[in-house]
Amino acid sequence: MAHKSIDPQQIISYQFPLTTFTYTERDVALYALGVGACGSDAVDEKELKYVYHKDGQGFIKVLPTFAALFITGATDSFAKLPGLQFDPNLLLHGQQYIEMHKPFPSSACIENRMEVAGLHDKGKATILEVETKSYEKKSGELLCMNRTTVYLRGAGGFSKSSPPYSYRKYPANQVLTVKIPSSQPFAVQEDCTHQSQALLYRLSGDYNPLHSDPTVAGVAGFSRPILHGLCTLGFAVRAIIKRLCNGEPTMVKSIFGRFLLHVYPGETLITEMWLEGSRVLFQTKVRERNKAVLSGYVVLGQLTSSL
Ligand SMILES: CCCCCCC[C@@H](O)CC(=O)SCCNC(=O)CCNC(=O)[C@H](O)C(C)(C)COP(=O)(O)OP(=O)(O)OC[C@H]1O[C@@H](n2cnc3c(N)ncnc32)[C@H](O)[C@@H]1OP(=O)(O)O
Repeated sequence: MAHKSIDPQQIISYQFPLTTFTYTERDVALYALGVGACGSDAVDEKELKYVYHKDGQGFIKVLPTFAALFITGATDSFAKLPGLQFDPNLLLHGQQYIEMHKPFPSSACIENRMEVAGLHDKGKATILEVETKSYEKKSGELLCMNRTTVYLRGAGGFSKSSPPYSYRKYPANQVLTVKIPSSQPFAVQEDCTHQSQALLYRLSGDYNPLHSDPTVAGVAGFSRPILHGLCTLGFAVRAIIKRLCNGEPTMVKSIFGRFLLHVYPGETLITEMWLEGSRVLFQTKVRERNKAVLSGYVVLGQLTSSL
C-alpha cells in the first residue's frame, strides 16, 4: 500500500526533544524478573544479584539490556514523527543494537538524545531506525547507545525513484546479518517463559497493547498477544552472561539482535551460542514450534566505571 504521507526529508531532518528517564533499584529488579532472572532457581548464585542484595538494595547489579528501557517512551515519539504516518497496530520491532560505554549504576537519572539513523522503503513496509545516546545526568557521562529498528508493515512504497529510498547514517558493517555456523554450538541454554511473561515485562515500561490485549494482537495478525522483542533479547543476553561470563554483566560491550519471528508467552526459548574471537554469535529458537525467533551477536570485554 503506497503511503504518500511519508516525507523522508522531513523525517530524517527531525530534531527530537531531549527526554529524561529516572530509575531506581526497584526498576532494575523488576526488569531482571521480566527477562527471566532466577526464573528456574530463586537462589541461582549467578543471578540473585540482579534482583537482591543481602546488605540492602544499594549494590544490585544491572543487566546490560536494561539499556533498552531508557527508550521506552520512544514508540510514542515514532508515532508523532512529522512526515511519518503508519498504523501503530502493524508496527513490529525489527532489530536492536546496544553499545555499552559504562556499567550502569543501580539507580540514576538519564538524559536521552535521539536522532533518526535510518529510513528504508521496502515496498510492503518502511523500516525506521532511531539512535538514542543516553547520558547519566549527574556526571554527564555517556552510558550507552541504543539503535532501534522498527518494521512498519503496510507503510512502504513512498519512493519516487528507483532504486527505492534508503538512508543510513552509520557504517553498514556495524550491524551485519549474522550467519549462524553449521557447527555444534559452544553452549546452549534453555529457558521457559511464563504465560504471564509479557504481562510482567510490560511493567518495565513498554505498554504496547500488542503484548497484553487479545483484540489488538488479532488486528496485528497474531492468535494471541506476543512477547516483547526486547524481552526475548533480554532472555538471550542473560543466558549468554550466565553461560559465558559467569554471571558478570559488565563483560558485555555491545549487543545486536534481529527479531526473526514472534514469540508467544509460555513458549520455551533455546539460546545457542558460538564463540568467534571476542564475539558470541547466538540464535534463539522456540522449542514448541522449532523455529528461530532471534539471531545476533554479543561482543565481550571488560567495562570499567568512573562513576
Ligand atoms: C522502546 C522502543 C522499542 C521500539 C518499538 C518496539 C515496540 C514493541 O512493543 C513491539 C514488539 O516488541 S514486536 C515483537 C518483536 N518483533 C517481532 O516479533 C518481529 C519478528 N519478525 C518478523 O515477524 C518478520 O521478520 C518481519 C515481519 C519483521 C519481516 O518479515 P517479512 O515481511 O517476511 O520480511 P522479508 O520479506 O523477509 O524482508 C523484507 C525486507 O525487510 C528486511 N527485514 C526483514 N526482517 C527484518 C527485521 N527483523 N529487521 C530489519 N529488517 C528486516 C529484509 O532484509 C528485507 O530487506 P531487503 O529486501 O533489502 O533485504
